[in-house]
Amino acid sequence: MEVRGRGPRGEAPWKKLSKEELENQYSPSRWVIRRGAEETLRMYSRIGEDATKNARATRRSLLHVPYGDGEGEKLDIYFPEEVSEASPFCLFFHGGFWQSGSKDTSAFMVNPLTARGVAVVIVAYDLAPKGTLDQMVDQVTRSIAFVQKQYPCNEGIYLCGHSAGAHLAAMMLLAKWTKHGVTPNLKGFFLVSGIYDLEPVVYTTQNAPLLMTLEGAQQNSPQLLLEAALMQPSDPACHVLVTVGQHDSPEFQRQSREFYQTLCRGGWNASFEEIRDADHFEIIWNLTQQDSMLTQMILRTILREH
Ligand SMILES: Nc1ccccc1C(=O)C[C@H](N)C(=O)O
Repeated sequence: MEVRGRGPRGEAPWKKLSKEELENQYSPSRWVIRRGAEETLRMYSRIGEDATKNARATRRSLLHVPYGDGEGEKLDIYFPEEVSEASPFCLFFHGGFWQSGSKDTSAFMVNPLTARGVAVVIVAYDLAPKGTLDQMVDQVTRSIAFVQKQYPCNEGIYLCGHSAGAHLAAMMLLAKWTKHGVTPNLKGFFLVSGIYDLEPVVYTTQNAPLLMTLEGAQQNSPQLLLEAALMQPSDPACHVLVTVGQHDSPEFQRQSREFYQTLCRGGWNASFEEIRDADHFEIIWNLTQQDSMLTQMILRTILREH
C-alpha cells in the first residue's frame, strides 16, 4: 500500500474525515473481527489479569516499587530465573488512551521474556483526568531513569508500549536526560499499535478526560517533534521496531507507517512489521506467547540472535 508522506504544507489525510468517521477510526474495539467490541474489551482485561496473576505466582518480583513521590508512580519488576543485575531490562507501558489500564493487568510479556533471561518492568503512570499528557511523559522519563539508577550494570534497557503506551515510549526517542542525572542504556524500542500524532485525537470523544488543546497535542506528538528535530539518533545501534495489526483501523495503520518513515528519514535504525491477522488487542495477547511472531522479534532484538 502506498502511503503519501505529508509534505511540509500537505494536508493531513485525517482532516478529510467526517467527525463520525474520525471517531470510528480512533475506536480500536470497533475494528475487531473475531468477536464483538464489548467481549474484546472484557477479554483484554481478563487476559491481562491472568498474565499478571501468573507472573506474580511464578516469578521473583518486586511489586509496587515507587519511582517517584506521586501516589501513582509505581512499577513492578519481574526477574528471570537466574537473577542477575546485568540482565537486559524491558519496560512495558500499557495502553488505554491514556485514561484506562493498569500495571496490575498488563504483565502480558513477563513470562515469555523472563524465561529467556530478560527482566521485565511494568510501569504505572497517572491516567487522565488525574494525569495530563505532560505529566505522563515526565513520569515515564523518571521511571526509566529510576531503573537505570537501580541497575547501572544492565545489559540494555528496552522500551515496549502498546497503543497510548507506544506513544509514551516513542516520546522517549526525544527525551532530555541531563536533568535526570543519568543517561539510560537505551538499546531498543518496540512500538505496538501506537498513536504518534495526537492532533486527530483532539477531535474525538477520547479527548474528554484528556483535555488536550491543539497546542498540547502538537507538543506531545513524536511524529511532529521528530519531523521538526532532524536530530540524529544518539545511538545509531538503538533499534526501533514499529508494529501495527493487520486489523487495526486504517488511521492506526497510517500513523504507524508514517512514524516509521519519519524515523527512517531521521537516520534511525527502524523496522516496520504489520502483524498478520491481529487486531488492536490480539496484537498484545501475542506477547503472552513465547512462540508468537512479535515475542520472537522482541527476543531476537534483545538477545542479539540476528
Ligand atoms: N486502545 C486501547 C488499549 C487497551 C485497552 C483499551 C483500548 C481502547 O482503545 C478502548 C477504547 N475505548 C475502545 O473501545 O476502542
